[in-house]
Amino acid sequence: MSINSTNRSPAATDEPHGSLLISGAEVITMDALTGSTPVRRDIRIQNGAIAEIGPDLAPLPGETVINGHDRLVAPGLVNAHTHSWEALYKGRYDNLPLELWMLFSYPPTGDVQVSPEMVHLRSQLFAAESLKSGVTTIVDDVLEIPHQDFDQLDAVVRAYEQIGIRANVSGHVVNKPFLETFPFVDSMLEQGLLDRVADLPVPTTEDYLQYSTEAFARYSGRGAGRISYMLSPSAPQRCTDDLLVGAAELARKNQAECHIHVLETKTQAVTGHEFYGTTIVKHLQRIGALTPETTFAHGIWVTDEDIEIIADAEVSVSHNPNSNLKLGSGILPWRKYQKAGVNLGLGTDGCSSSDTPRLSEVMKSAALLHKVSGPDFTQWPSVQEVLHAATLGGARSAMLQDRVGSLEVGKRADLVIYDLDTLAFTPRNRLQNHLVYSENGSSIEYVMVDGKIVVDHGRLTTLDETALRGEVRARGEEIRGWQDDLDSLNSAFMSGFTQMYQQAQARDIGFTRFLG
Ligand SMILES: Nc1nc2[nH]cnc2c(=O)[nH]1
Repeated sequence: MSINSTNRSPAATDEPHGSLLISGAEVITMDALTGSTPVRRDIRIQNGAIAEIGPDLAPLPGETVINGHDRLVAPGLVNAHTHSWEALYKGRYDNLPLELWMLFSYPPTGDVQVSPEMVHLRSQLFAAESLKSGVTTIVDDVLEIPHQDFDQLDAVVRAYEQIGIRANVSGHVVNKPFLETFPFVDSMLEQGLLDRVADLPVPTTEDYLQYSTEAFARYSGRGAGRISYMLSPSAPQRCTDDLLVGAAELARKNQAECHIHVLETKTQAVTGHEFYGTTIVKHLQRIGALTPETTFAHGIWVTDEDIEIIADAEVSVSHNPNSNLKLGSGILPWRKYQKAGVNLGLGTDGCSSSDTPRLSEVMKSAALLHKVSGPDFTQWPSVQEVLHAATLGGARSAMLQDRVGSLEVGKRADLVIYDLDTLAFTPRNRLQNHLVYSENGSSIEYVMVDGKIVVDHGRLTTLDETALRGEVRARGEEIRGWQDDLDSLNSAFMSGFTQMYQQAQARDIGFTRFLG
């Protein structure tokens, strides 16, 4: 497709300064009226926002026009849960359940020394593949930070500002000693297996809240408003209650997301009963840590009562089916959440547990996976539900619902233009179904964030992808070197953690989630 300009030559990064019209395209708006059903529309973009949508908008003098014939326009995808930290771990691990996989991806020995330069590179790599696959917003629960300086988060934010992606970035925190975050560690303690990590310092609640207060001032609004800071207590069992409550309060005060891993595995469900004598969700409710700003990442091993609590508290849940499958975590109860009215987003999780930031793969998995949870096909996920989760649902959970997630006047122009003259869209049946089940990124022609074209015919406009790939490759040995060192350090924990995992699996907690 060509971009035509009435008066001037088009530039790949047209808008946000001028006025741009996408004319005569099929549009999935995800608004309350037409939802995921395509409608023929023109879209006018001015100052990075959607200024008008209508069936028949006349071009303005000097306006750049994108001819939307044979094109589908849809909201940019929102990756509601990921960790750019893992971008360099793509293709590295397989066949490890979460508790064992985490020993390698998040080494408890605390020996990770990644330079800000490497963090910058890794963030570029992650954002580049996200944008090229139609993901315009990422909720990036970045990394474990020492809560002392901002060097690493600065490097992440610089990368995102430059490449032009929208992002929530977090300071991820664990503030309980490693040994106290798991059940069944007695035999490991006796064997002295955990001596190495017993004395590792953890930040205090005050450290984290102070760090986060500064981070709000430092990052929110950066990248012309595309960057937001969010709170991220790692998981209830890994944090003290006062930190969980303090983080929820600070998120509320700043109208920011509070992002927590909750009940991803059976081990964690068992941990809840061991630590709190009740479910983790009920515990969070009891201490007052559940608010509409809260997003649970995963939320698989929940009881029916937990789901009611989540719905009443207006907590969102980010569903990460590909990561959950790869780590053997279980299957989220999709229909139960939907029936309770819980807002669902979709996430890839990190590249160590799902190997790609492409949310389109997750959409397809979500649409397919829950069909095996029961024979009643009227309860299976609809394409509308899946597309909602991948756009507006994710935007709501990221506290960005006023800005992105649907194509409506006043929202930021974060959108993807798909070429319909491709194999994935041939023959043209229901375009929204093609988008979920057939399209794999190969039909993407343009990706816009804030009205700026960041991907133009498969090419990033804001970064030299060839140079980026070259640099990552050139540093491959260095990267694999420190990863190998960490792997050998952390493999010492394998037998103890395998025992702990097996003990948790053997517990009867009254339900299973391996089939949703
Ligand atoms: N999947 C997953 N990834 C993580 N990254 C940091 N913590 C976690 C976790 O609990 N689960």
